[in-house]
Amino acid sequence: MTSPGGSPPSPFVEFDRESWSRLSASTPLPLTDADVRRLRGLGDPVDLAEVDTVYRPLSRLLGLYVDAARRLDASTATFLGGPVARTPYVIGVAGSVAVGKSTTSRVLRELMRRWPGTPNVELVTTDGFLHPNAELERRGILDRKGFPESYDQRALLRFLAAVKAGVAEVSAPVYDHLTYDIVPGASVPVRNPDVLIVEGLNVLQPARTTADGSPSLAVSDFFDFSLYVDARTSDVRRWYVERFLSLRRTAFAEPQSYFHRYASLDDDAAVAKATSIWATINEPNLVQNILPTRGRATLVLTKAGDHRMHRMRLRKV
Ligand SMILES: Nc1ncnc2c1ncn2[C@@H]1O[C@H](COP(=O)(O)OP(=O)(O)O)[C@@H](O)[C@H]1O
Ligand SMILES: CC(C)(COP(=O)(O)O)[C@@H](O)C(=O)NCCC(=O)O
Repeated sequence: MTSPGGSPPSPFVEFDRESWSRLSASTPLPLTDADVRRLRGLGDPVDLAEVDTVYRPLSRLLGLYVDAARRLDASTATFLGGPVARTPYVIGVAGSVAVGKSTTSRVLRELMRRWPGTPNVELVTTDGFLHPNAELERRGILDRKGFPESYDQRALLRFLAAVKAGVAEVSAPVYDHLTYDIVPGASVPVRNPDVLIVEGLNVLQPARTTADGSPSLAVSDFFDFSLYVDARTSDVRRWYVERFLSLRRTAFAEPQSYFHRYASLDDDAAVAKATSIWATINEPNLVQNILPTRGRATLVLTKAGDHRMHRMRLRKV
């Protein structure tokens, strides 16, 4: 079927920055400039104006979705004649390495925490579910960190199934960007929050097939809402390289940093190294695995070259 203009009908309704911003003009903004500075990721210039224009309507929209889900739970419980099952509302946040998923997730968490009733909002990143470096090496895929096969998908699915079952405390393993590896024995507890944000490159991957060829579950089967943070590949490459240059002076300078050997590189050599890691790992992963999942998100937020969101596409159903 095509629309009168000739292009296929889109399942998304699209907004530019101004029309999106007008959606929640009357909702007060509960964050201060200092709060936003604290939530900012390295290289992400998000400020109070951006939170006001983009995140305030988003928080309001998510509030409507969460309320509607709670009402549906209550009606279903009445229908089934049992108690209302209260399980976390799960929001997935997907997008490339260095696109700013962490900042988006942290800002959202802070806004949602300030909703009426001060809900408990937790955030988990999927890097904790990467196989440890030793296992990636054993499989010969250390240079494919972040690709779907580098994750312990079964563990991630088990974790989400337990969260969605309403288990009182579920724990997630922990990844350390400094040592570039899983922290042995470490875990973070997730105690049946009202909302759980699950952030990661591959959270919108379709289900994998099991050894006998049957499809398993997909991570997104446990999502109530999903967000894809989008930007031009050339912009994300630039952000990745700029972040690498800044990390050289901070994280890489730490002796225990996996990238410590890059701390002493001059600008040209550091740009060459970052560009090479981007071109051999992160861009192929973006093009082959992450970008193709964009159309599965409930909401796609598109950034311009200065990190400001300028286009929002929301699923009609
Ligand atoms: N090599 C590194 N050393 C220290 N911190 C890092 C390194 N690489 C990424 N980070 C930090 O890890 C977080 C997640 O980064 P990433 O997975 O690229 O997602 P995004 O940029 O979309 O939030 C960011 O806060 C980033 O600054
Ligand atoms: C740890 C990551 C795979 C991100 O994982 P996520 O939390 O998105 O599951 C990524 O930041 C990473 O380290 N990629 C490997 C290539 C690189 O060093 O940039």
